Amino acid sequence: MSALANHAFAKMNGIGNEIVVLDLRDVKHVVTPDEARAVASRVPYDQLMVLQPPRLDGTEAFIRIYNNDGSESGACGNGMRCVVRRLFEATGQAAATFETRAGLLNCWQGPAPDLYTVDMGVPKFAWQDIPLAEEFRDTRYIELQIGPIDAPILHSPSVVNMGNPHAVFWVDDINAYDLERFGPLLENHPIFPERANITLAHIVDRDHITMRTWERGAGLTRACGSAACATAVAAARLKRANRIVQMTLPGGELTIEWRERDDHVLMTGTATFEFEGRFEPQLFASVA
Ligand SMILES: N[C@H](CCC[C@H](N)C(=O)O)C(=O)O
Repeated sequence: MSALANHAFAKMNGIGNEIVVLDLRDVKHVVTPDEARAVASRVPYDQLMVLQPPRLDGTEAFIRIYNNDGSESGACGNGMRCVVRRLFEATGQAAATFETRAGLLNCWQGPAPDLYTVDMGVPKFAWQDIPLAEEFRDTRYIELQIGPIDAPILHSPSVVNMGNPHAVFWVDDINAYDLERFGPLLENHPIFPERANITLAHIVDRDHITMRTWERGAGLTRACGSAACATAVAAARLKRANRIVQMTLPGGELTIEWRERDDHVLMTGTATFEFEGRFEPQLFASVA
């Protein structure tokens, strides 16, 4: 029987990014892609955040992050705020450190009781680190376009690795494009050997950016925290925005600071608890 049978989970969201938090610190089990997809069929989510027993002193847990197609990601900013809220409410802590595939993440209570801040680490810009399939010296804009060659619909994205790969297309109107149609084409474009999260962003002014994202492995979401970080950083690199910006996503607001002193990206926003449940054993009857 699957270790997930009868196990408790929490359904949460991070400004509309649908998150399931599964605390497996009591069980030695690594969720398989099949199990992750079975969970998505029971509780639809964008990301499944699994807490595994800590591997390093001083950390609360090793976090594995699954997209609803069963693939794994190195980062999920909105999901981290959900994990953090759950931990802080259970223990009364106001700060914690977690380990993910992308490294250590420090998290703390934000400037108001309902706000949580995640230190998403240092962004990477080298083409090999995004990763891209071919060399680009300057990743502030790369040569990539869709649509007719002489009248491209979307072109010249900025690319950033925030623990996961992101491409950001700068547009005047983020709602003027059929992201559901272009998203999968760009996510799976051969230039991105590990696929990519695809964002449309509009710089309103130096302190404010609006955006929406087609997520690798999850599709259209109401919010993607790591994409908000990637977008804020990319806009600052282009000298088109300040290092502290307000981000408006379809599901809500995030504040992103690309900290001057060490280039760490701090993401602050809310996290919402919805309900708790337990997985029926038959959910995993036919999965590997
Ligand atoms: N929603 C997440 C990001 C998920 C990224 C995932 N789709 C991938 O990189 O495969 C966030 O708030 O950062």
